[in-house]
Amino acid sequence: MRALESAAMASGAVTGLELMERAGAAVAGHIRLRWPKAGRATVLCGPGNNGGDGYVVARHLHQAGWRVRVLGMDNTPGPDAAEMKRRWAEMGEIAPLTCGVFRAGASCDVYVDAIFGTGLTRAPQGEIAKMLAYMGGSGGDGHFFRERVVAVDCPSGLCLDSGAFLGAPRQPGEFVPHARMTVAFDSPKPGHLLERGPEVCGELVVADIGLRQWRERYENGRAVRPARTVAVWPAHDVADERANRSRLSAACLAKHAGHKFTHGHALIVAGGFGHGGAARLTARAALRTGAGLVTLGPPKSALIEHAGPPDALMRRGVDGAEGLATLLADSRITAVALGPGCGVDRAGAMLDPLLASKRPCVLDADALTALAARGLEGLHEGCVLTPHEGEFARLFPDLAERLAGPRPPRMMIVADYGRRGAEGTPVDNIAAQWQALADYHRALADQRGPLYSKLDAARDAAARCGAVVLLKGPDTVIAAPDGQARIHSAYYVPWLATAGSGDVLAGIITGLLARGLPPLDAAATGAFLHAQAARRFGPGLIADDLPDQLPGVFRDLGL
Ligand SMILES: NC(=O)C1=CN([C@@H]2O[C@H](COP(=O)(O)OP(=O)(O)OC[C@H]3O[C@@H](n4cnc5c(N)ncnc54)[C@H](O)[C@@H]3O)[C@@H](O)[C@H]2O)[C@@H](O)CC1
Ligand SMILES: [K+]
Repeated sequence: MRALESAAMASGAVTGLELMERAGAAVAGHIRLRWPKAGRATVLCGPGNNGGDGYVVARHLHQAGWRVRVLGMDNTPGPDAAEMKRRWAEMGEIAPLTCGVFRAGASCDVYVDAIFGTGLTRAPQGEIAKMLAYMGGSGGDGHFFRERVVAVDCPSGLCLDSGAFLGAPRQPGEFVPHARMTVAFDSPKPGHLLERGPEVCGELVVADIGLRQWRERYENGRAVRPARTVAVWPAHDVADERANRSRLSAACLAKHAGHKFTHGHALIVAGGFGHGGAARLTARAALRTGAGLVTLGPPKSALIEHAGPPDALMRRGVDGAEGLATLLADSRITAVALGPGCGVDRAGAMLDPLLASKRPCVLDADALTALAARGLEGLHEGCVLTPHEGEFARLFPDLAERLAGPRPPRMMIVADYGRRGAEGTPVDNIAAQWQALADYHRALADQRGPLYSKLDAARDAAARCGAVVLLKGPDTVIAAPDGQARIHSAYYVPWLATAGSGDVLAGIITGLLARGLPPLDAAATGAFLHAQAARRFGPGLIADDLPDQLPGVFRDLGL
């Protein structure tokens, strides 16, 4: 974002002050759309340009007939924010930005949070921390504020690189501000979509502040860009989503004329008796994704278990590593899924021949558990690993640890009996436990931004193992070894979190790999199709429903 703004300003086409005016005007405009009758607003302005936007919002609302109260920092902000502050000061007062002053004011229809935006570098402290906690409900008014807070760029304290709050545990629980609406500028940032972002931002509005042409140049690689870029996909902006869709259908999904082998042959390695369901879900999804042929490969002894529908599915017994090596000698098999319903031992035995064949493949479930025990050697750029959080922690324990941040100590204290020591609880132990708790709180308070994010973790994992890593969750991150990454937010499809849903995702990606999509595109497109299928079905979804939604999803995409 900074690179875009700098490029736009350097071109002479726009000044920083104009961008700030557009940003503040956009926020005021969205407030007036949702609260058409002029009311009462409190605007909280922080020390930087986010605060500068706040002064613009205050001015616009005032001009529209609102009664506006502004609380601001007693600092000298950068030149643009200073100018906006000066313009507001000609219209109204600026009260000190403290919790006491905030609480003493009359209740308002809207509270504009313009304290911190993308420039947050450390955990909020003192009065500002108190005020943010109060807006987050520490005074018992959480619901009141959730209905009325409009956040400029983000609820303050949210790290826009990670979606976590600086100074708070990574899991929900602390009092942090939740907005009814967040107005972001130009593009959603990773923190709007990762971790707690979707939960605390409320309705996310992405306002156009006239940077589009610089963004497009940046995306197309013609302008200066950092080595590692991220695409947020699907974009929130409708026009972008349309562009994404046409890119999807044109580049990826449209089937061209040809015979069945033109569209690839996917092999789904299945497990022994009693484990059939998962692999069949994977196989069905690969078929529905348009792979020309799909073969299910259980051990010969378990073939009978897979005799049911779909009849389009082929079955072939695959016994042990040798069986797989023999089968993969057929170059018409263009992609393999290993893991769903396979069993850890069988998956472990299959890893060597599969990786040696250099075939594009999806490694999921039991294959990931086996991989964690075996080590990452032999993975290559054609592999897509699809771990959930737990599997990721087994594969990359140090990255998962870093991502989790400071962890609260396990506390065993029941009472310290006036420090005499309960039976079996030496006083030393109690003191050590309190010390551990104090250290934990200090570690949180000392956090510096940007925090290590899910995006960082997925990229580091991909670079380390040399394969594409798709880290699952409501905020799925997909990263390639070269640092390219994509975020797919399915926060609004909670019913996707159901047993077997991951097996279907593995099948969709395998189907796309079989059809020849590059691994990063296959994984990202797979995550998109998977969520669209769930969205199309709606609540009550079970994993079995997902593959059969795919034809409708393709039709919706205009294929
Ligand atoms: N750069 C631009 O051209 C534009 C920026 N815009 C706004 O500017 C924002 C970014 O502005 P800034 O980079 O000034 O950053 P912010 O306004 O987010 O805040 C940064 C300021 O707060 C201080 N700070 C950071 N953490 C703190 C903490 N824990 N306690 C106390 N002070 C802390 C920093 O030292 C800095 O002075 C965006 O979020 C957006 O709202 C918009 O006006 C659009 C145009
Ligand atoms: K803010």
